Amino acid sequence: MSLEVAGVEFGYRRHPVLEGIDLTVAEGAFCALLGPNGSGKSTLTKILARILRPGAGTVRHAGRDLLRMPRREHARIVSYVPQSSEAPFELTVREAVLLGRTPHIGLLPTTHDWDVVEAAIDQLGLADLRERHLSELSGGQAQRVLIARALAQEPRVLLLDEPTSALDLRYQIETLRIVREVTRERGVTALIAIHDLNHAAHFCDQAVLLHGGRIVADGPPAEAFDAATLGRVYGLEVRVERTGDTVDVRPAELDGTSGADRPEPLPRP
Ligand SMILES: Nc1ncnc2c1ncn2[C@@H]1O[C@H](COP(=O)(O)OP(=O)(O)OP(=O)(O)O)[C@@H](O)[C@H]1O
Repeated sequence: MSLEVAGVEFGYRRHPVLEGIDLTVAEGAFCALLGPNGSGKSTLTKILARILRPGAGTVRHAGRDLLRMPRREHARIVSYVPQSSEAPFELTVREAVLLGRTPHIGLLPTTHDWDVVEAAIDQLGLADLRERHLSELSGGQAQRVLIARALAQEPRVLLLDEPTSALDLRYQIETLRIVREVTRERGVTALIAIHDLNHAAHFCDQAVLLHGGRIVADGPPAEAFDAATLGRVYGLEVRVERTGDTVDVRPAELDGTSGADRPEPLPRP
Protein backbone atom coordinates (compact mmCIF):
# COMPACT_ATOMS: atom_id res chain seq x y z
CA MET A 1 0.00 0.00 0.00
CA SER A 2 2.82 2.37 -0.85
CA LEU A 3 2.43 5.85 -2.31
CA GLU A 4 4.02 6.10 -5.74
CA VAL A 5 4.66 9.33 -7.58
CA ALA A 6 6.00 8.93 -11.13
CA GLY A 7 7.07 11.51 -13.70
CA VAL A 8 5.18 14.40 -12.08
CA GLU A 9 5.62 17.79 -13.76
CA PHE A 10 3.99 21.05 -12.78
CA GLY A 11 4.26 24.68 -13.80
CA TYR A 12 2.50 27.90 -12.86
CA ARG A 13 1.61 29.67 -16.09
CA ARG A 14 4.19 27.60 -18.00
CA HIS A 15 6.91 28.50 -15.49
CA PRO A 16 8.18 25.01 -14.52
CA VAL A 17 8.11 24.38 -10.77
CA LEU A 18 8.38 20.58 -10.56
CA GLU A 19 10.16 18.38 -13.08
CA GLY A 20 10.49 14.60 -13.30
CA ILE A 21 9.36 13.86 -9.75
CA ASP A 22 9.66 10.13 -9.00
CA LEU A 23 9.09 9.14 -5.41
CA THR A 24 7.97 6.06 -3.50
CA VAL A 25 6.95 6.19 0.16
CA ALA A 26 6.34 2.80 1.77
CA GLU A 27 3.19 2.01 3.74
CA GLY A 28 3.60 3.23 7.32
CA ALA A 29 6.67 5.33 6.50
CA PHE A 30 7.14 8.93 7.64
CA CYS A 31 8.74 10.95 4.84
CA ALA A 32 10.17 14.48 5.12
CA LEU A 33 10.06 16.82 2.12
CA LEU A 34 12.94 19.24 2.52
CA GLY A 35 14.51 22.00 0.49
CA PRO A 36 15.01 25.76 0.37
CA ASN A 37 12.16 28.26 0.08
CA GLY A 38 10.55 27.95 -3.33
CA SER A 39 11.99 24.50 -4.09
CA GLY A 40 8.51 23.00 -4.67
CA LYS A 41 7.59 21.26 -1.39
CA SER A 42 4.14 22.88 -1.05
CA THR A 43 3.41 22.44 -4.73
CA LEU A 44 4.12 18.70 -4.56
CA THR A 45 2.00 18.37 -1.40
CA LYS A 46 -0.87 20.22 -3.10
CA ILE A 47 -0.68 17.90 -6.11
CA LEU A 48 -1.03 14.86 -3.83
CA ALA A 49 -3.94 16.63 -2.06
CA ARG A 50 -5.54 17.31 -5.49
CA ILE A 51 -5.55 21.06 -4.98
CA LEU A 52 -3.28 21.37 -8.03
CA ARG A 53 -3.36 19.18 -11.12
CA PRO A 54 0.01 18.13 -12.56
CA GLY A 55 0.76 18.70 -16.24
CA ALA A 56 2.14 15.13 -16.42
CA GLY A 57 2.74 12.10 -14.25
CA THR A 58 0.84 9.72 -12.00
CA VAL A 59 0.19 9.33 -8.28
CA ARG A 60 -0.86 5.90 -7.04
CA HIS A 61 -1.73 4.45 -3.66
CA ALA A 62 -1.89 0.68 -3.34
CA GLY A 63 -1.78 0.67 -7.15
CA ARG A 64 -4.88 2.91 -7.48
CA ASP A 65 -4.82 6.20 -9.38
CA LEU A 66 -5.25 8.88 -6.70
CA LEU A 67 -5.60 11.70 -9.23
CA ARG A 68 -8.55 10.26 -11.11
CA MET A 69 -10.69 8.53 -8.47
CA PRO A 70 -13.88 10.30 -7.27
CA ARG A 71 -13.05 13.12 -4.82
CA ARG A 72 -14.95 11.59 -1.90
CA GLU A 73 -12.98 8.38 -2.32
CA HIS A 74 -9.72 10.36 -2.48
CA ALA A 75 -10.75 12.12 0.77
CA ARG A 76 -11.17 8.75 2.49
CA ILE A 77 -7.57 7.92 1.62
CA VAL A 78 -5.75 11.26 1.79
CA SER A 79 -5.96 14.03 4.39
CA TYR A 80 -4.10 17.30 4.13
CA VAL A 81 -2.96 19.86 6.68
CA PRO A 82 -2.42 23.18 4.85
CA GLN A 83 0.02 25.87 5.98
CA SER A 84 -2.90 27.97 7.19
CA SER A 85 -6.59 27.50 7.66
CA GLU A 86 -9.54 28.54 5.54
CA ALA A 87 -12.03 27.09 8.09
CA PRO A 88 -14.95 29.39 8.95
CA PHE A 89 -14.08 31.26 12.14
CA GLU A 90 -17.55 30.84 13.70
CA LEU A 91 -16.97 27.08 14.13
CA THR A 92 -16.01 25.65 17.50
CA VAL A 93 -12.96 23.39 17.79
CA ARG A 94 -15.23 20.28 17.98
CA GLU A 95 -17.17 21.34 14.88
CA ALA A 96 -13.97 22.10 12.96
CA VAL A 97 -12.49 18.70 13.83
CA LEU A 98 -15.78 17.02 12.87
CA LEU A 99 -15.28 18.41 9.33
CA GLY A 100 -12.56 15.77 9.02
CA ARG A 101 -15.26 13.08 9.23
CA THR A 102 -17.11 14.47 6.17
CA PRO A 103 -15.93 11.78 3.70
CA HIS A 104 -17.15 9.05 6.08
CA ILE A 105 -20.46 10.53 7.30
CA GLY A 106 -23.82 9.61 5.81
CA LEU A 107 -26.65 11.97 6.78
CA LEU A 108 -25.59 12.63 10.36
CA PRO A 109 -22.48 11.90 12.44
CA THR A 110 -22.71 8.66 14.42
CA THR A 111 -21.45 7.99 17.96
CA HIS A 112 -18.34 6.49 16.34
CA ASP A 113 -17.71 9.73 14.40
CA TRP A 114 -17.91 11.77 17.63
CA ASP A 115 -15.62 9.26 19.41
CA VAL A 116 -13.01 9.69 16.66
CA VAL A 117 -13.36 13.49 16.92
CA GLU A 118 -12.93 13.46 20.72
CA ALA A 119 -9.90 11.15 20.44
CA ALA A 120 -8.23 13.50 17.92
CA ILE A 121 -9.00 16.52 20.14
CA ASP A 122 -7.42 14.77 23.15
CA GLN A 123 -4.43 13.59 21.10
CA LEU A 124 -3.61 17.17 20.05
CA GLY A 125 -4.01 18.53 23.62
CA LEU A 126 -7.13 20.56 22.71
CA ALA A 127 -9.52 19.14 25.35
CA ASP A 128 -9.79 22.42 27.28
CA LEU A 129 -10.47 24.34 24.07
CA ARG A 130 -13.09 22.07 22.48
CA GLU A 131 -16.01 24.57 22.82
CA ARG A 132 -13.93 27.63 21.86
CA HIS A 133 -14.48 29.32 18.51
CA LEU A 134 -11.62 29.23 16.01
CA SER A 135 -11.51 33.03 16.04
CA GLU A 136 -10.52 32.85 19.73
CA LEU A 137 -7.46 30.64 19.22
CA SER A 138 -3.79 31.49 18.89
CA GLY A 139 -2.03 30.63 15.61
CA GLY A 140 -0.44 27.52 17.12
CA GLN A 141 -3.72 26.32 18.66
CA ALA A 142 -5.47 26.78 15.30
CA GLN A 143 -2.69 24.80 13.63
CA ARG A 144 -3.26 21.95 16.11
CA VAL A 145 -6.98 21.99 15.22
CA LEU A 146 -6.07 21.47 11.55
CA ILE A 147 -3.91 18.48 12.51
CA ALA A 148 -6.71 17.04 14.70
CA ARG A 149 -9.13 17.47 11.77
CA ALA A 150 -6.74 15.59 9.46
CA LEU A 151 -6.38 12.73 11.99
CA ALA A 152 -10.17 12.55 12.50
CA GLN A 153 -10.38 11.88 8.76
CA GLU A 154 -8.62 8.53 9.47
CA PRO A 155 -6.58 8.69 6.24
CA ARG A 156 -4.23 6.10 4.78
CA VAL A 157 -2.00 8.96 3.57
CA LEU A 158 -1.44 12.03 5.74
CA LEU A 159 0.02 15.16 4.10
CA LEU A 160 1.31 18.01 6.22
CA ASP A 161 2.59 21.30 4.81
CA GLU A 162 4.91 22.86 7.41
CA PRO A 163 2.46 21.99 10.21
CA THR A 164 4.87 22.96 12.97
CA SER A 165 5.75 26.47 11.72
CA ALA A 166 3.50 28.24 14.28
CA LEU A 167 4.04 25.76 17.11
CA ASP A 168 6.16 26.26 20.20
CA LEU A 169 8.99 23.78 20.79
CA ARG A 170 6.91 21.41 22.94
CA TYR A 171 4.11 21.15 20.36
CA GLN A 172 6.56 20.89 17.46
CA ILE A 173 8.03 17.80 19.06
CA GLU A 174 4.65 16.43 20.19
CA THR A 175 3.15 16.86 16.73
CA LEU A 176 6.04 15.04 15.09
CA ARG A 177 5.81 12.30 17.72
CA ILE A 178 2.05 11.94 17.16
CA VAL A 179 2.49 11.69 13.39
CA ARG A 180 5.22 9.09 13.87
CA GLU A 181 2.93 7.12 16.21
CA VAL A 182 0.13 7.23 13.65
CA THR A 183 2.49 5.83 11.01
CA ARG A 184 3.74 3.10 13.34
CA GLU A 185 0.44 2.09 14.95
CA ARG A 186 -2.02 2.54 12.09
CA GLY A 187 0.28 1.98 9.10
CA VAL A 188 -0.54 5.46 7.78
CA THR A 189 1.91 6.83 5.21
CA ALA A 190 2.86 10.41 6.12
CA LEU A 191 4.57 13.14 4.11
CA ILE A 192 5.61 16.35 5.80
CA ALA A 193 7.06 19.51 4.24
CA ILE A 194 9.43 20.75 6.91
CA HIS A 195 12.46 23.02 7.23
CA ASP A 196 14.14 21.63 10.33
CA LEU A 197 16.63 19.04 9.09
CA ASN A 198 17.34 17.72 12.58
CA HIS A 199 13.67 17.21 13.41
CA ALA A 200 13.30 15.41 10.07
CA ALA A 201 16.35 13.27 10.83
CA HIS A 202 15.05 12.36 14.26
CA PHE A 203 11.43 11.57 13.42
CA CYS A 204 11.31 10.55 9.76
CA ASP A 205 12.25 7.31 8.01
CA GLN A 206 12.87 8.94 4.65
CA ALA A 207 14.23 12.34 3.65
CA VAL A 208 13.56 13.77 0.19
CA LEU A 209 15.54 16.88 -0.68
CA LEU A 210 14.15 19.17 -3.38
CA HIS A 211 16.09 21.84 -5.19
CA GLY A 212 14.64 23.95 -7.99
CA GLY A 213 11.77 21.53 -8.47
CA ARG A 214 13.87 18.36 -8.74
CA ILE A 215 14.74 15.67 -6.23
CA VAL A 216 18.45 15.80 -5.44
CA ALA A 217 18.55 13.26 -2.55
CA ASP A 218 16.16 10.55 -1.34
CA GLY A 219 16.81 7.98 1.36
CA PRO A 220 17.05 7.41 5.09
CA PRO A 221 18.12 10.74 6.65
CA ALA A 222 21.50 9.36 7.75
CA GLU A 223 22.25 8.58 4.09
CA ALA A 224 20.43 11.45 2.36
CA PHE A 225 22.04 14.16 4.51
CA ASP A 226 25.42 14.69 3.01
CA ALA A 227 27.34 17.87 3.92
CA ALA A 228 28.41 18.60 0.33
CA THR A 229 24.87 18.23 -1.11
CA LEU A 230 23.18 20.15 1.72
CA GLY A 231 25.82 22.86 1.46
CA ARG A 232 25.25 23.30 -2.24
CA VAL A 233 21.44 23.14 -2.02
CA TYR A 234 21.17 25.68 0.80
CA GLY A 235 24.22 27.74 -0.27
CA LEU A 236 25.58 27.42 3.25
CA GLU A 237 28.51 25.52 4.69
CA VAL A 238 27.19 22.77 6.99
CA ARG A 239 28.62 20.03 9.18
CA VAL A 240 26.91 16.63 9.32
CA GLU A 241 27.72 14.40 12.28
CA ARG A 242 26.68 10.77 12.28
CA THR A 243 26.46 8.63 15.41
CA GLY A 244 25.06 5.20 14.64
CA ASP A 245 21.67 5.81 12.98
CA THR A 246 21.38 9.40 14.18
CA VAL A 247 22.55 12.41 12.25
CA ASP A 248 23.00 16.02 13.31
CA VAL A 249 23.25 18.93 10.87
CA ARG A 250 24.73 22.29 11.92
CA PRO A 251 25.68 25.40 9.97
CA ALA A 252 29.50 25.57 10.15
CA GLU A 253 29.22 29.18 11.35
CA LEU A 254 27.60 28.00 14.61
CA ASP A 255 30.53 25.80 15.60
CA GLY A 256 33.20 28.25 14.53
CA THR A 257 34.52 26.17 11.60
CA SER A 258 33.07 28.33 8.85
CA GLY A 259 35.22 29.18 5.83
CA ALA A 260 37.12 25.89 5.66
CA ASP A 261 35.29 24.64 2.57
CA ARG A 262 32.65 27.09 1.40
CA PRO A 263 30.22 25.30 -0.98
CA GLU A 264 29.62 26.33 -4.57
CA PRO A 265 25.85 27.04 -4.73
CA LEU A 266 24.04 24.40 -6.78
CA PRO A 267 22.80 26.02 -10.00
CA ARG A 268 19.02 25.97 -10.36
CA PRO A 269 18.11 23.39 -12.99
N1 LIG B 1 0.18 30.54 -6.96
C1 LIG B 1 1.39 30.62 -7.53
N2 LIG B 1 1.56 31.25 -8.71
C2 LIG B 1 2.78 31.33 -9.30
N3 LIG B 1 3.90 30.79 -8.80
C3 LIG B 1 3.81 30.16 -7.61
C4 LIG B 1 2.56 30.03 -6.90
N4 LIG B 1 2.76 29.34 -5.76
C5 LIG B 1 4.09 29.03 -5.72
N5 LIG B 1 4.71 29.52 -6.83
C6 LIG B 1 6.14 29.38 -7.17
O1 LIG B 1 6.42 27.98 -7.25
C7 LIG B 1 7.72 27.70 -6.71
C8 LIG B 1 7.59 26.62 -5.65
O2 LIG B 1 6.83 27.12 -4.56
P1 LIG B 1 6.43 26.23 -3.34
O3 LIG B 1 5.46 27.00 -2.50
O4 LIG B 1 6.02 24.88 -3.80
O5 LIG B 1 7.84 26.10 -2.58
P2 LIG B 1 8.19 25.58 -1.12
O6 LIG B 1 9.37 24.68 -1.28
O7 LIG B 1 6.99 25.02 -0.46
O8 LIG B 1 8.64 26.92 -0.42
P3 LIG B 1 8.58 27.41 1.13
O9 LIG B 1 9.67 26.66 1.85
O10 LIG B 1 8.92 28.87 1.02
O11 LIG B 1 7.20 27.15 1.66
C9 LIG B 1 8.27 29.03 -6.21
O12 LIG B 1 9.12 29.54 -7.19
C10 LIG B 1 7.05 29.89 -6.07
O13 LIG B 1 7.37 31.24 -6.28
